[in-house]
Amino acid sequence: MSVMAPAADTKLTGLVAATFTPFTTQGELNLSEIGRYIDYLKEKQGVNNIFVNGTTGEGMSLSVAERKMLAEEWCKKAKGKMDQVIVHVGCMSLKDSQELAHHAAQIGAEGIAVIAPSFFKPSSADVLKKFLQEVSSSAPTLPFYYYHIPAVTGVNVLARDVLEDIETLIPSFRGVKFSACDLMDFGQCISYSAPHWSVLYGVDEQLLASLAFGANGAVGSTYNYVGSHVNKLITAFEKGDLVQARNIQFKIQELISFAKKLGFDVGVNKQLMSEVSGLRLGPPRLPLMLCPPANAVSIAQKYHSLFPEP
Ligand SMILES: CC(=O)N[C@@H]([C@@H](O)[C@H](O)[C@H](O)CO)[C@@H](O)CC(=O)C(=O)O
Repeated sequence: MSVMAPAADTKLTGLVAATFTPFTTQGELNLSEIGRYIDYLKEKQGVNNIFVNGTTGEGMSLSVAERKMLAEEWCKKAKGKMDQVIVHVGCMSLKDSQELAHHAAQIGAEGIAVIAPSFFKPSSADVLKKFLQEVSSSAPTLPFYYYHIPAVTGVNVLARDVLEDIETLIPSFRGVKFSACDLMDFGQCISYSAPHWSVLYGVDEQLLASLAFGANGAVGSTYNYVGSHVNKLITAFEKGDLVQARNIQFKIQELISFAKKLGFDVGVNKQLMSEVSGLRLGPPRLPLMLCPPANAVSIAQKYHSLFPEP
């Protein structure tokens, strides 16, 4: 495979959909749905950036070979349609992460993101930074993002501590995807960040609070199906119309709190996306499960009542 020229290093802003991974009903990758998926995000949701193989994409449940096939297909189909494709390359094994980082550079991704390894956990922010540095060394020119999601990894270091002097270790460092509720840590990331970094928020149900702190954008699962509404939320916030911004945010909170009572997780979220978009995303991979059909119908009905078609 020929090595592509490094992607243009443009600051990542606005909405980024954390994509679901399409599977066939037999649980194999369904790459044929990716083109339609990109068109759906762009045309129906007004979302122009994607984050692939992350939590929502069940990245940690995929083999390295599958992650490469997916990253390649997302980049290929996004060309000329999406502004940026960020490939999550974090793994338990440093070697696997390095292989995926190198591969992302070869296929023309605009950036890579890395989660903290969570079986053997880094004992401090400095150890975690060393791990991130080793991954980035396999794709040294590719914009690099730290993916902070402590509730999932159990790695409870402050993101702000990870950012300390990070560019001296990782010259390609361009920001953090902050998927946590600690808004003090988030604010400190913003106040420490360099102008060319992107500090992106990842708890969709409280995006508005992060905008007040100065978030440069947001990465999340719900932007797959409420992206067009959240674009309006961001515009309202920018115009100072907090009443309108809250109105949209509260509807998203209502949807998620309703779904959580029925057992909302990545598998159920994927079911909701299939229902809303008409895309054939298939089942999640074990250990995730589909929820009972009646619950899926209730969640979809709730979605349609909160966000009726115009
Ligand atoms: C734990 C989790 O899955 N968090 C989601 C959120 O978008 C989340 O689904 C949403 O806020 C609803 O709770 C994202 O932060 C994850 C994400 O961006 C990813 O898929 O990498």
